[in-house]
Amino acid sequence: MTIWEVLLLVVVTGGIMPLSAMVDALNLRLQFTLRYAYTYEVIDIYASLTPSQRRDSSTIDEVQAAHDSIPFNLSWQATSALNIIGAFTTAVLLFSSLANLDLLAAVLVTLSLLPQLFGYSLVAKAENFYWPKQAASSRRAEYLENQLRYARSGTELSVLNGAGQFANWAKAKHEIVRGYWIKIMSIRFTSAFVSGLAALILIAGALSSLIWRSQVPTDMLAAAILGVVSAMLATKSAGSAYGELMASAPIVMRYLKLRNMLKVNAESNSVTQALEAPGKAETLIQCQDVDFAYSEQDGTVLKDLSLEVESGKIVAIVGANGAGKSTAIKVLTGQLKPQNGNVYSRLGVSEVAIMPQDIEKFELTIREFLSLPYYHNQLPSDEQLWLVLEKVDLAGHVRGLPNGLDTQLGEQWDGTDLSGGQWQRLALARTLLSDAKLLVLDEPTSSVDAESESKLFQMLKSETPERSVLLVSHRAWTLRYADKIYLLEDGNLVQSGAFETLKDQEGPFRKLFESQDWSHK
Ligand SMILES: Nc1ncnc2c1ncn2[C@@H]1O[C@H](COP(=O)(O)OP(=O)(O)OP(=O)(O)O)[C@@H](O)[C@H]1O
Repeated sequence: MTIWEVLLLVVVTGGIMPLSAMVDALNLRLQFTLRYAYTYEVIDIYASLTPSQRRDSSTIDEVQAAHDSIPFNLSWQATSALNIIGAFTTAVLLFSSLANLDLLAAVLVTLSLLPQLFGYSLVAKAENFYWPKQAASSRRAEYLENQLRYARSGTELSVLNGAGQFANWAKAKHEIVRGYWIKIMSIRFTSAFVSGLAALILIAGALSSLIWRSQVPTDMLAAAILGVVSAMLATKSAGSAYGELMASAPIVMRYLKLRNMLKVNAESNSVTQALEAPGKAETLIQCQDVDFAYSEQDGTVLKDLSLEVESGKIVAIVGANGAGKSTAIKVLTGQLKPQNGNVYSRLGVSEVAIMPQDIEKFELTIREFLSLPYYHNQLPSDEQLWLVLEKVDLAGHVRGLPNGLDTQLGEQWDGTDLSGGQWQRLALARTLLSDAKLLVLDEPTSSVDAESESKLFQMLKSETPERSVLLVSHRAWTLRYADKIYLLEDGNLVQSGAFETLKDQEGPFRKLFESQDWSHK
């Protein structure tokens, strides 16, 4: 041997270990790259869901299944494919060198690959069967855990003495998910045992053939056994890589299908349909003969309902708890599709600004909270922000905060908190900030004190006639500002008209508000 040959041998033998460690590191890097790419895509999927898709638990379960499979299946795809290529190359090389010594042994060693491939196919099938099943429990566990994790809900749970119970429920849901994993692992174990046994018999056959049939000399036999052992290792990694690929391929297909399905649904399921209203030119939105039920078993919530919002007017929907006011607003603004009847709108999505009944207290800075709908557009200026804060009578308070508009909300972020009424006013300011023609306000002042409420209603009145307002209110005296009032009772429209008329009429309107002070402020 020359010095160069020895050197080459040293590099090849000594280099294999660091080389394989380097390949592992690159594999891991590839997995992480894919993992984050998929994670960002799932975040975008969550962001693009329409309100009706969010209400459909099977759609949300599918997204959760995709989310859960990212660290396991989705990001393994590329490395599994690479492993298969590597393992097959090794297997082919070993087959050709073993075939020189004993063809039968080479064939048997190669055949020993098959039981593993078959076993992993079964495992893949099982994984694909159980993955979507665990998604509903995993989503529930995540919800329960998040309630414990977030400061606001976590504090409420501690005060209620309910945190321990939430922890138990979360663990119970995780146990269900773990149960699915155990099933998958048992199938993996059984498959590995059976296919391993079959492979062992074939390898034993290959060794016997080498020893007794081909009578390979002892020095060659040692090399041949080494070859067989290497072949086994190669076929093993080919089998598992193939299994991973088999397991992840249908999940990836499912994931792609979900992505396309959501895209199609989002297009066909547009929240507001800009249809031409058939009625008067001044009608902005209108529903005619609408029946609505949340589901077949829930029963009809809105019955043969017809109402309209005219341009430049304040329209109020009133009624007892559960009468269907919020539902009517959601149907009118295209958030819910009625089973019967028609909804018409002259307004595009950006021309309607909605403030829901239960506003979410997003813990952002005040500027971020107010600017939330405008990030894809031009962000509002400081001047615009202060103007809406003035309108809702919150400017004074915000000026007193340490960082003004950039004050962080939420104590868990070392920020500050607001009172219930202040949060509501901040959300109202966000709605006013838009240049929408129609403001839809579901009980916008339910947490606001009487004096502030009075100012807010005067402010809303001054927004008309440039803008129109559709609102739900429970306070009798605020209805003085309404140009038209619709009274719902158990989903039926039972009375409508101007405040003064309804107030002086014997009927459900008077009855609903008889205990309240009509003339406040
Ligand atoms: N997502 C839902 N699924 C099934 N039923 C619902 C759903 N949301 C509301 N409901 C039911 O529909 C009916 C009308 O509810 P809605 O929220 O429209 O009433 P509301 O008049 O706004 O009441 P409140 O004054 O208490 O806000 C109620 O009986 C309620 O239980």
